[in-house]
Amino acid sequence: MPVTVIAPNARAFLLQLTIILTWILLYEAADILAYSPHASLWYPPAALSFAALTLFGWRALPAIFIACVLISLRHIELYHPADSVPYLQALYPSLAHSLSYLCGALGLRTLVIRQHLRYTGIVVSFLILAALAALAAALSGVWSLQWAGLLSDSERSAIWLGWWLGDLVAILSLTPLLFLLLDKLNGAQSVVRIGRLVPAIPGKWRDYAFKLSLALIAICCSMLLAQQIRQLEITFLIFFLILPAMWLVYTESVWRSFSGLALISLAIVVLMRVLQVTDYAAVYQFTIAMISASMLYGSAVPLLHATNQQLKQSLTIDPLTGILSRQAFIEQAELVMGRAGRRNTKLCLTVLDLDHFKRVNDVLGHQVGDQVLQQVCRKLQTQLRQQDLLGRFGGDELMLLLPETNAVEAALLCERLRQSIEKLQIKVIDQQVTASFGICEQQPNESFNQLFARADKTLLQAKQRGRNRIEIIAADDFATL
Ligand SMILES: Nc1nc2c(ncn2[C@@H]2O[C@H](COP(=O)(O)OP(=O)(O)OP(=O)(O)O)[C@@H](O)[C@H]2O)c(=O)[nH]1
Repeated sequence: MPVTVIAPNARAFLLQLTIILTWILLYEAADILAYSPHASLWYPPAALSFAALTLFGWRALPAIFIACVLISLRHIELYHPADSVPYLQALYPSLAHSLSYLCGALGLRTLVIRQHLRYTGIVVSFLILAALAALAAALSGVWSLQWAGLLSDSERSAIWLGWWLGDLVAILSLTPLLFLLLDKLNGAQSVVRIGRLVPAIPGKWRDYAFKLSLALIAICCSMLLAQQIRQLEITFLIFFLILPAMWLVYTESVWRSFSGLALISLAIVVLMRVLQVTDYAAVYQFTIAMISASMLYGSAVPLLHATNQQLKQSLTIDPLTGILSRQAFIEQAELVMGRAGRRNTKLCLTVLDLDHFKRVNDVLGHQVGDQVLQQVCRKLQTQLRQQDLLGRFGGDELMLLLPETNAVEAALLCERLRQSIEKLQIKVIDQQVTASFGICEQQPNESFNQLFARADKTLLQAKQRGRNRIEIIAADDFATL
C-alpha cells in the first residue's frame, strides 16, 4: 500500500488551516445561537482557542489570531457598514481574545509539564484557568470593542457577564472533547494526553446510547415543561440531568463521556433557542457549567477503578512469575481447605524449592535467575489442573495446593513435576537445575499455617536427604519417593 509522507512544514500548514477553518465554522454556529449582540448562550470558538493553544502552545497562535481577524472584519462590514471603523482597530478584539486564551493555555501547559500533574490535578487546573482566561477574554473583549468604537460605555457594562458565561460554558463542555480530537490529530504527542491518562473501558455501544438517550430525554422533558409553564422553579428540573450524566461518565470511556458532554451542551443550547426559553439562559448556562465540571471530575472515577484493579492484581499476582502471590495463595488456600474439611475430602499441600538456586544467580546472574524462576513456574502451570493452586512463598520457594488429592496421588504428580523441571535442561557449571518437594496431606481441623509448617519441614527433610527428591507425610509418618 502506498504510504503518504507529509513534510513537517506541510503538516504545520495543514494544522493552521484546520484550526482557522474550524474556528470560523464554530463561530458561525455560535452566531446562530447568539441571543444578544456579543453574547452567545455558548461560544464554541473559545473552546477551540483554549484547546489548541494548550495543546500546541505558541504554534496555534497565528491560526487563532487570523481566524479572529477575519471574523472581526466581516463583523464590521456586516453590522457597521456606515461607521468609519479603522481596520487597524479591528485587530483589538482579535488580540484580546487570542492573548487572553494564550495566557490561560500557557499557564495550563506549564503546570502540566513542570508539576507532572496527574489527571485530577489537570482537571482542577483546567477549571480554574479556563474560568480566568474566559473572564480575561470577556473583559478585554468588551474594552477592545469600546476602544474600536463599536461599543458604548453602557453596552460594555451590560454584556461582559454574558460574554464571560458564553465563553466559559463552551470551554467547559467542549474543550475536553477537543483535547482528545486535537491530540489524535497530533499523533498523541500533545502536552495534555487525557486519552492516554484514562484507560479505555470496553463497553457496548447500545448501553452508551441508552445512557445518552436518558440524558437527552431529561433535557427535552425539563425544557418543554419550562416552555409550557414558564416559571423559574420549573427550569430547575434540568438539574436532574446530573443523574444520567454521571452514570455516563462513571461507566464509559473518556471519549464517549466527553462526546456525550458536548452533545448534552449542544442539545441544551439548541433547545433553548428553538423553544424560546432564552429568558432562563443563565439557569441553563449554569447547568451546563455545573454538569461539565461534575463530569470532568467524575471522569477520574474510571481511572481510580482501573488503578484499584491494577493494585489488586499486583497484590494477587506475583509480578515476576505470574503465579499467585503469598497473600493471595494463603487466602484462597484457606477457603479451599475449609471446603475440603466440610466435604471430608482429601487435600495436599506441597512446598517446593529449587536446589542450589543461589548458584544460578552467582554464576549466571540475577536476570538469568529470574528467567529460570519464570520458566519453572510456566512449566508447572501447564501440568496442573484448574482447581490446583500455585503460589510463590518467596525467593525460589513455591507452594502447591492440590484439592481432592491424597498423598499418593500428590506424590505421583510431584514426581512428574520434578522430572519436568529436570528436563528443562538448565545447567549451572556441570549441574542441572532441580527442585526438592515436601508434601503433606491435610489432617482433620488443621489450619493452613499448621499444614504449611509440616510441609516446610518435609521439604527440609528432602533437602537434607540429597535434594532433587520428594518427601511425603501421609498421616504422621515420613515417606520417601
Ligand atoms: N534471580 C532471583 N533470585 C532470587 C529471587 N528471590 C530470591 N532469590 C535468590 O534465591 C536464592 C535462594 O537461595 P536459597 O533457597 O536460600 O538456597 P539455594 O541456593 O537455593 O540452596 P538450597 O535451597 O539449599 O538448595 C538466594 O540467592 C536469593 O538471593 C528472585 O526474585 N530472583
